[in-house]
Amino acid sequence: MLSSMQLGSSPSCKPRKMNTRFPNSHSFLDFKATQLENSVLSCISPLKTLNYTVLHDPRSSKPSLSCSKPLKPQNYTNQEVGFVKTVKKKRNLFSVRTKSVMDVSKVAEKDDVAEGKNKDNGGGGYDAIVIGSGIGGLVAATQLAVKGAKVLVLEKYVIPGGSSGFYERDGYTFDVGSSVMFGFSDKGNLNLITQALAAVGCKMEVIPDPTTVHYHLPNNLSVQVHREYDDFISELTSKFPHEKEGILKFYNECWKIFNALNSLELKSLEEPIYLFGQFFKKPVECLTLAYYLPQNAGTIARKYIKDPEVLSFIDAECFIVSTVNALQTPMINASMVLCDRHFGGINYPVGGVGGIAKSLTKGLVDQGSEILYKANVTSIIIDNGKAIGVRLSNGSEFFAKTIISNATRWDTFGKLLKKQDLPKEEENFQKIYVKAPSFLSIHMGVKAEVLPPDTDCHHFVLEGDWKNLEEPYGSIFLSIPTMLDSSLAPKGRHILHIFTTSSIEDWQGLSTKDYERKKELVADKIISRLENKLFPGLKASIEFKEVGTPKTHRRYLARDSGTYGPMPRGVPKGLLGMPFNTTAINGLYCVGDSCFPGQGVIAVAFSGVMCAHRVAADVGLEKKSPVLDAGLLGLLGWLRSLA
Ligand SMILES: NC(=O)c1ccc[n+]([C@@H]2O[C@H](COP(=O)([O-])OP(=O)(O)OC[C@H]3O[C@@H](n4cnc5c(N)ncnc54)[C@H](O)[C@@H]3O)[C@@H](O)[C@H]2O)c1
Ligand SMILES: CC(C)=CCC/C(C)=C/C=C/C(C)=C/C=C/C(C)=C/C=C/C=C(C)/C=C/C=C(C)/C=C/C=C(\C)CCC=C(C)C
Repeated sequence: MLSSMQLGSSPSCKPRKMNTRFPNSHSFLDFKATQLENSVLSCISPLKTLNYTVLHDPRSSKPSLSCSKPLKPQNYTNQEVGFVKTVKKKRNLFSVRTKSVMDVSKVAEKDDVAEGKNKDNGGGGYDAIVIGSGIGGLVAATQLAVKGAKVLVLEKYVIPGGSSGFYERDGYTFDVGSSVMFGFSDKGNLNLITQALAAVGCKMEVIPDPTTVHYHLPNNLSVQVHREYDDFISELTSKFPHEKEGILKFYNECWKIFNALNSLELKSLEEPIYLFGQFFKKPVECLTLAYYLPQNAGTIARKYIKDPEVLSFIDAECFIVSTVNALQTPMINASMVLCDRHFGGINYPVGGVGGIAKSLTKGLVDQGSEILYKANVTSIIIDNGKAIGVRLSNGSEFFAKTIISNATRWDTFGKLLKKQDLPKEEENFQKIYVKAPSFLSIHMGVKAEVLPPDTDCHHFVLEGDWKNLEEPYGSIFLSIPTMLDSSLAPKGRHILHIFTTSSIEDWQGLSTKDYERKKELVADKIISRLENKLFPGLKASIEFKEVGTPKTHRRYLARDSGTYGPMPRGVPKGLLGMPFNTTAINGLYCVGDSCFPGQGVIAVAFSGVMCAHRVAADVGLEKKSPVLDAGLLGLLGWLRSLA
C-alpha cells in the first residue's frame, strides 16, 4: 500500500544547486573518539566509553538515502571498526547503539570542534549558525542553503533529528517521538515536510495511513479517524446523531481556515514585502486568517455543540496535538491538523521518521553547508548587543552573521544567554506560556500474534473519566508503525511505542535503584491498561522493552525539563501571543516549537521556513525594506502585547 508519491525503492536526494563558495566535500565521518570526544559522549551516556565510526552503511535497509554522489567503497572502508571498545555498556534510550553504523552526512571533525577553526572568519564565514538539528533547525538551515547561504548546523547529539530522530536496538528501528506525520502528502501548499525535502532535491517513499488515530474513550466511545473525511464524519455523527448539525458546522469552520491557509504561499509573516504581497493576492484568505488568529477551537466548538461528551471529544482531538484542551488550542492550529489528515492524509516515511532528518542533513551538505555533531553549544556570543557567534562546551568558538537557535526558548534565554538578561519580550512569552510536561515513553518489541491483523497504527486511550484527559499518565498514546512498515522490526515482531504525559518533578531526587524501580512500576501499569483495553496477552508477548522518562528526554533532546513544547498558562488569545523568529537581540533568531505556530513536526517545519525567509532578507539574500520592516515588527510586537 505504498502511495503514489513513491519514486522507486529508496528515497532519493538530488542536489538542486551547488554552493560554489564551499564545494561539497561530502565527508562521511570516520573517526575514533578521543578523550575529548569521550568526555562529550559521557555527557550523553555516562556509562559508555566508546570508540566509534559513524558512516553510511551501504548494507542497511533502514532509513536509507540515495546520495547525490555515489559513495565510493573507500568512503566506508573503516565501517567495521564500529564501536570497537565498549565498557560498562548501559542501555539508554536514544543513546548510540553499539555496533550501529549510522548514516550521517557530516559529523564533527574533532579538530574543527576543538580548535574552532571558524574563529578567523569573523562574521564573513557563515551566513548563519543553527544551534540544533531538530526538524525546525534543519528546515531553516536547508531553506537558507538553497537560497545561497552558507550555513553551519551545530548538533549536540551524534545524529540529527532531535525529537524526530530514531534509534536502533536488537533489529528494531524506533522513532524517538511521534510517528504521526502531517504535511507529508503530494498536494497543496501545506505539505511542508514534502516541500522541505524537495527543496534540497530529496523525496522519500511514504505509506498512507488509513486511520490517523483510533480513539478509545470513556463510556466505551470508540471513534476511528478515517483518512476519508466523509467516513470519519459519518462515524462520529452516528455516535451523536443529535449533534450532527453542530459537529458539521464545527468541522466546516475548520475547513474554511484550512482552505485559506492552503491557498497561501507560506513564508515569513515577519517579512512585510511578502506579507503585503499575500494580502494583495489573497485578501479574503488573509483576512480570514487574521480573524481567526486570536481565537481558540473550544470557543468555536461551543458555538455549535452543546453535548458535553462531544465537547470532550473535541478536547481529545486538540489534546493529542497541543497537550491542552480545545479551549486553549488556537483555532488555526486545530484546523490545520483536523483537516490536513483528510486533505493530504497522514503518511509514514518508509524506514522510519528518522529518515526525514537524515535526508535533510544530506541535502544540506549537498548544498555546500555543514553540520557538526557532538557540538554542544553552551553560550551565544554577544558583541555590542548583537549575536555574533557561539561557544561550545570544549571552548571552541564559531562566528556568523546570524545565529538561529533551535533550542527551546527556555534553553536559549536561560542557558545559552544569561537568565538575568532576559529581554522584556521573552518575559512576556514566559508569562503567557509554560513548559508543557514531558513524556514517559515505552518502546517495545512484541510478538506479532498479539495484535489482531486489522489493528490501526495509532491509538489514543482514555478509559476512565474524561477529567483525566490532561492529568499525568491519564491518557495513553500508542503508535504501532510496523503496521505500516514491517521493515522496522525483525520478522514476526511489531513495535509498540507507548507514551503518556509525565513531569520531570516526578522523577527527581530518586536514587538510581528507586528511579529504575519506579520506571518499571509505572511502565507496568500503563502496559496493563493497554492489555485490558486493547490487546489481551500483551505482557507475555514482550520481547524487548525500554522505558524513557522526562529525564531521558531532557538528556537526549537537550530540552529544558524534557518539555514537549510551550503550552499556554491560561486561555490564550489563539496564536496572537506566540513569538515569530526574530528576538529582542539583534542577529539572534529562534526556530522550533517555542515559535509560531508551536508544537508539532509540521509546525516547526513552518517555523523553519519562516525563519529562513526572515534571515535571508536580513543577510541580503532576499528583498528587504528597512522602513517596512520597522513598521511591521513594531506592529507585531504591539499585537503580541495584547495577548
Ligand atoms: N518530544 C517528543 O516526543 C516529540 C516527538 C516527535 C516530534 N516532536 C515534535 O517536534 C517538536 C520539536 O522540534 P524542534 O525542531 O523544535 O526541536 P527538537 O527538540 O526536535 O530538536 C532540537 C535539537 O537541538 C539540539 N540542541 C538543543 N540544544 C543544543 C545545544 N545547546 N547545542 C547543540 N545542539 C542543541 C538537540 O540535541 C536537538 O537535536 C516538538 O514540538 C514536537 O511537536 C516531539
Ligand atoms: C501577521 C498578521 C497580523 C496577520 C496575518 C494574517 C495571516 C496572513 C496569517 C497567516 C497565518 C499562517 C500562514 C499560519 C500558519 C499556521 C500553520 C501552518 C500551523 C500549523 C500548525 C500545525 C500543528 C499545530 C501541528 C501539530 C501536530 C502535532 C503536535 C502532532 C502531534 C502528534 C502526536 C503527538 C501523535 C499522536 C499520537 C497518537 C495518537 C498515537
